[in-house]
Amino acid sequence: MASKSFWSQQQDPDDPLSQALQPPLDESPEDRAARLRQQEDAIRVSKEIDDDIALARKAYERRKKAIKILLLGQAESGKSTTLKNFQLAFSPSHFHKERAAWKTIIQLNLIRNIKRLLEALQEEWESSLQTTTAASIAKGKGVAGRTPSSPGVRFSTSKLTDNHRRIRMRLSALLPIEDELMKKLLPDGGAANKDVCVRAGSGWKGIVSALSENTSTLGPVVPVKPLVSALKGSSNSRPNTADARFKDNPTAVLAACKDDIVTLWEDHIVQDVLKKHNMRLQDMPGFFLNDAGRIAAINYEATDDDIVRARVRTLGVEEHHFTMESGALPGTEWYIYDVGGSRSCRQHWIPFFDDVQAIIFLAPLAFNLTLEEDPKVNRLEDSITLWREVCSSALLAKTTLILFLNKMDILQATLAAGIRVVKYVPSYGDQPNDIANVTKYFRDKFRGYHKRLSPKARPFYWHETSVIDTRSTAAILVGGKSRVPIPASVAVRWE
Ligand SMILES: Nc1nc2c(ncn2[C@@H]2O[C@H](COP(=O)(O)OP(=O)(O)OP(=O)(O)O)[C@@H](O)[C@H]2O)c(=O)[nH]1
Ligand SMILES: [Mg+2]
Repeated sequence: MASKSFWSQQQDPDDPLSQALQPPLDESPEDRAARLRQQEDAIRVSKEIDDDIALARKAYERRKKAIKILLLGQAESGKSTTLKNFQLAFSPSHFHKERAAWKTIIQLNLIRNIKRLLEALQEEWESSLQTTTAASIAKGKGVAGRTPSSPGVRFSTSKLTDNHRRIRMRLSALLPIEDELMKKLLPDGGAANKDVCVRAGSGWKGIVSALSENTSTLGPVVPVKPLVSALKGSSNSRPNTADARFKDNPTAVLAACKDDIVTLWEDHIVQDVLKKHNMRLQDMPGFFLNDAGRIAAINYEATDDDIVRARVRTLGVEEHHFTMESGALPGTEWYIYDVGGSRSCRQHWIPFFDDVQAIIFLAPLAFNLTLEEDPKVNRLEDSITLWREVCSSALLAKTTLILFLNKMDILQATLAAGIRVVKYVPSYGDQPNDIANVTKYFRDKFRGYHKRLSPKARPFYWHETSVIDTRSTAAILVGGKSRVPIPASVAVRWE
């Protein structure tokens, strides 16, 4: 049966509301025109509201049918890296659309690496300062290659030379650029953090893409040569690259500094200083110094591998929505929730617990490391505590839990360096300190908690992996048989 519209219902002459809405008998033509206009506006607004409700209902239905996965784990466990692997494997066009944004992040990562390097040099100069005495002059001690002239003069005993000092001075031109970019990414402060940070929902990819596009359109006209000479010429004062032409343009300034960056990083005296200060920059998240010659080039484009390795600390919870282009279930809609893993972020996880089919829990077997936010807490112990909470949560009783024992490459390197598990985990005892035994030991611990603490029996899915390796991760994501209610089996092994 056709239903009457709201406005036609008002035409019933016996209805008191209709009577109240009737125009006055002496209505002037102007009043009538105004009344009709008001009616039209009201109909338009009502239609807009109906359309919005229909859209929201459609989005709700779509989301209900979509595959929803939550990535959990402590900070630096590899959640965002796993997300990038999902996008690369199943939604490459979405992944590639974000290339420009990632370029700026990788440049920022490189600048952070350089900042750490410069800090190490500064520490070396400061820790090797001595004051001359008449005796030291007699022995000819002083700055490398020079002899102090009179008692009471402070000098460095370090092997670092004046040339290192000059390079450091020139490279300090990169620091204001980093400050500017970080202010744009995180206006309420983030420069103090070790990593590049972004706040979920802040639209940071849009912000950095726009920056990257602006700077690449500037590409051909950016006066890199004058900038290089400006940098080379300034030996004692900080170069003026905070100049408006350059402050938003990491590409130009990095290109101008490229030779200095490569020279400094490859210098054996600098490497000795890093060793002496126990600084392994190569273990830092977002380490790109080995690729500085390529990344600091004026025509640099981020590769897939660079993007996967780039480090951005997640603050809050980011929802990523995409349609699977290839893989087991093409055309399906996916929602992946990527959370910040540091302790202060964990209270934001709970609202997402009742809406996801599967959780991928990332746990690097970092038995010898401590949390950045609380250096008293062992990372692996923290992961196990978190895993126990997730397993025992009543809200997650029906959720499939998939454990990724991640960063196996780092575990391999740690064991190869002779670091013994028993020193950090006494219960490991005198079992062999090799990858197979160590992995089995910890995997059994995770499995035991899963079995004992799950509110209802459920299968245990796990992978030993290095999600930084896109090929092997794609094999995990795409290759398996589906035995769980999520596509393409992100969980191929079970018990
Ligand atoms: N060597 C190695 N590095 C990895 C692996 N997985 C991730 N990483 C690196 O570890 C760092 C942290 O990874 P993310 O994916 O950003 O960690 P996250 O869990 O999202 O961290 P938060 O956002 O702080 O919670 C990045 O620099 C990654 O490149 C791995 O399997 N091996
Ligand atoms: Mg993250």
